Amino acid sequence: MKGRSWSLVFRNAAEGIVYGFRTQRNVRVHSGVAVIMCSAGFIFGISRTDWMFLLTAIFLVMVTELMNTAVEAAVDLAHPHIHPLAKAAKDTAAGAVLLAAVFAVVIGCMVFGKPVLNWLGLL
Ligand SMILES: Nc1ncnc2c1ncn2[C@@H]1O[C@H](COP(=O)(O)OP(=O)(O)OP(=O)(O)O)[C@@H](O)[C@H]1O
Repeated sequence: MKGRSWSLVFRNAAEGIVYGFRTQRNVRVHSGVAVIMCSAGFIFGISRTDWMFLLTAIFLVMVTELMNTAVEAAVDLAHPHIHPLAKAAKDTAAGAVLLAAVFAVVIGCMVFGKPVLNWLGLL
């Protein structure tokens, strides 16, 4: 639709985020993990560079989760029956989420590994 106002553009985008949060358990789980990671970042006083990597990882996971939700909805609408291409689309979107999650775990270990070991008195 052409000529939408900026406020409507933002409202539609916000509705998309709320839809993902409301309907997808993984979006809620990843949001919870993101809150915990950010809290840990404040508690351990991580560096500016570490924040950049941490926030990149968090946003990458959330963005791929929402894209995955969009692909699932579009595929179910376009072809609700079993089809190899429907499977390929959903599996590929899920693969993108998996890659982002692996990246986030690696970043989490690199950012918090040392501070946590220090806190546990193991360093
Ligand atoms: N129309 C279809 N044709 C073939 N395979 C499908 C189809 N729909 C789903 N699948 C297979 O089932 C898997 C799960 O699809 P589903 O739509 O249930 O996603 P989901 O389990 O809700 O995913 P998420 O947990 O991310 O919400 C897909 O990754 C795909 O392998």
